[in-house]
Amino acid sequence: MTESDPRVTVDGFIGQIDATQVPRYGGEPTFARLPRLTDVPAADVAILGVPFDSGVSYRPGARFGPGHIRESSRLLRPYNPAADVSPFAVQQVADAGDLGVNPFNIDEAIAMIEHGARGLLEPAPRLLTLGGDHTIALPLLRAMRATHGPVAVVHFDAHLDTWDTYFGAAYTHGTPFRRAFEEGLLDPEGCLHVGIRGPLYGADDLVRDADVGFRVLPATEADQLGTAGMIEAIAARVGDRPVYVSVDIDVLDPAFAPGTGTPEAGGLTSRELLAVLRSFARLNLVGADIVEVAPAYDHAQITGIAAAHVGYELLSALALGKN
Ligand SMILES: N=C(N)NCCCC(=O)O
Ligand SMILES: [Zn+2]
Ligand SMILES: [Zn+2]
Repeated sequence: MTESDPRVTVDGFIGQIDATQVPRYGGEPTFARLPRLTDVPAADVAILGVPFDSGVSYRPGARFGPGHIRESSRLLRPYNPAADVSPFAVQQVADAGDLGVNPFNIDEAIAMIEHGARGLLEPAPRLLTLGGDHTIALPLLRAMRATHGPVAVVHFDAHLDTWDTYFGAAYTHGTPFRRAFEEGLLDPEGCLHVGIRGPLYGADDLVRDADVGFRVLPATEADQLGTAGMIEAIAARVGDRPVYVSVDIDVLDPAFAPGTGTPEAGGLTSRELLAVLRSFARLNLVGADIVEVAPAYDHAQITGIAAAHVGYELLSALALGKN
């Protein structure tokens, strides 16, 4: 399999290697077998891997997330019937590969991620980042702030991730959104968490979380609200603000995403999450990440496939939003 393999190319947008002509289980594992960023003249959206997991509080392994999500994305096809869009045929999407960041020095890693993301936003104005643990959302939000000003964050997670410190450490996967608030990266009128559940350290956690501007749509309300209710609540909160979407894969129930570092029972189904993301075509999306995929605890690519489809829906929403 070579660079000259036939690709699905529409209106000059260079898409996936054509799976009807080249077996999809071989060849380079870029996301969805899309071209590399270096192989296209320009891109609208870059997919960036950040293999970093030095900020975790429990099971390690999300540093292998980018490779696992890419490997699990080989089966994605060009047309998304649920959204009625071909996400690679109306915008140029390309894989920018992985950032090599310091696993031994979190401060340095964060600086490298911000630098890498900012550098990419010039050739590719929209970024879909594959983590990595949730620490990486902070430098990604710094990069967003530099381009768009403070952004509304729609944060899908079992966890608040607005805690202050762990073991005295300020930069961890449980603290990115508190740091982001303190740094003025967020539009606090437009932020919300979706899928929060499980035990907290104390009732105060929720008070302190509200203080940094987040509304909470807990997993325990998902059944009552239904998918349509969740979609409406999110749209009402973010309005027409620039929106950054951060998807911690542990927002899904461990039945749908076992391969993650801090699993909590009682989460969303993949079908619910994908439906909610599909509705984001009508939001002003400026970037997104998918974090906390830890393949060592995955089975049969269950979590990797869920993450790949999350990426596909986000790319579809970006494609539709472009018009
Ligand atoms: N961001 C994720 N996945 N988890 C945060 C968990 C924080 C804790 O150990 O309490
Ligand atoms: Zn989480
Ligand atoms: Zn998280």
